[in-house]
Amino acid sequence: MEALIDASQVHAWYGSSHILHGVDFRLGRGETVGLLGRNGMGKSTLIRTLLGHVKQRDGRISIAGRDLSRGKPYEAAKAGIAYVPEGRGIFPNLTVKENLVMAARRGVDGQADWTLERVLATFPRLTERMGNLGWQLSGGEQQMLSIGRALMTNPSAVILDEATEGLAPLIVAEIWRVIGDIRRSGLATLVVDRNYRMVMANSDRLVVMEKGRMVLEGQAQDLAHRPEALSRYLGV
Ligand SMILES: Nc1ncnc2c1ncn2[C@@H]1O[C@H](COP(=O)(O)OP(=O)(O)OP(=O)(O)O)[C@@H](O)[C@H]1O
Repeated sequence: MEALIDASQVHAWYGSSHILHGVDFRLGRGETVGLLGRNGMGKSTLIRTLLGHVKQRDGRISIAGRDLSRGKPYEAAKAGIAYVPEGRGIFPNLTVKENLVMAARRGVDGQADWTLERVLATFPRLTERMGNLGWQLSGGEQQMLSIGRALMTNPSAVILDEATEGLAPLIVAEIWRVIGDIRRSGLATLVVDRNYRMVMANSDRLVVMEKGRMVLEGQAQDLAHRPEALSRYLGV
């Protein structure tokens, strides 16, 4: 089956620092992939490179069948990839409703499954905060709004980079519940999170990075039975 994201031999640099060293990465349609690795191993850089945010790069990147090796972030978005970056990305001076409505569009194939109603049903907390401005929300609510905005674009895939970082346990549980809902809805998902157990429980496949290279890859179920492999790279 054609992959949504198909990348091979990806290199990336920040100035003279060579960060990614020939990474191969694939995200299938409807597949959930967990991207693991200790701090600073290149997970965010890989995501940002695949989506065209890191300009100093090399290798082949194809998204939904289009060659975006030299693509720009808006082209990745247009190809159906919604990105929820670390540290969110909402409009602080717009209300919750405005933030959601302005993100709304049809998907690449004209799909409009994620309506305002459905997003609000997914995040009951946002319904209660509809008239509040972005900056008035708690960190957890801002994260939910950020994910809600991604869903409003009716994407083919959602990329979540540390979506639960720094949030209270109850909110973290709520976000994992939503990640599960997104997965069951058939959207492809790429998840980066420090909690490898939750990543493992909510992914089809795991890939592990170390120092800018892919060092381990396998079905989540299989790797769950090989804790020594994960502990070697994650230090857990
Ligand atoms: N804008 C930048 N300029 C220069 N170096 C950077 C920049 N962003 C990241 N780096 C470096 O690139 C390497 C990979 O960082 P990256 O953020 O991709 O790692 P990560 O696996 O996502 O880890 P974390 O969970 O800490 O974000 C690190 O050595 C980091 O210091």
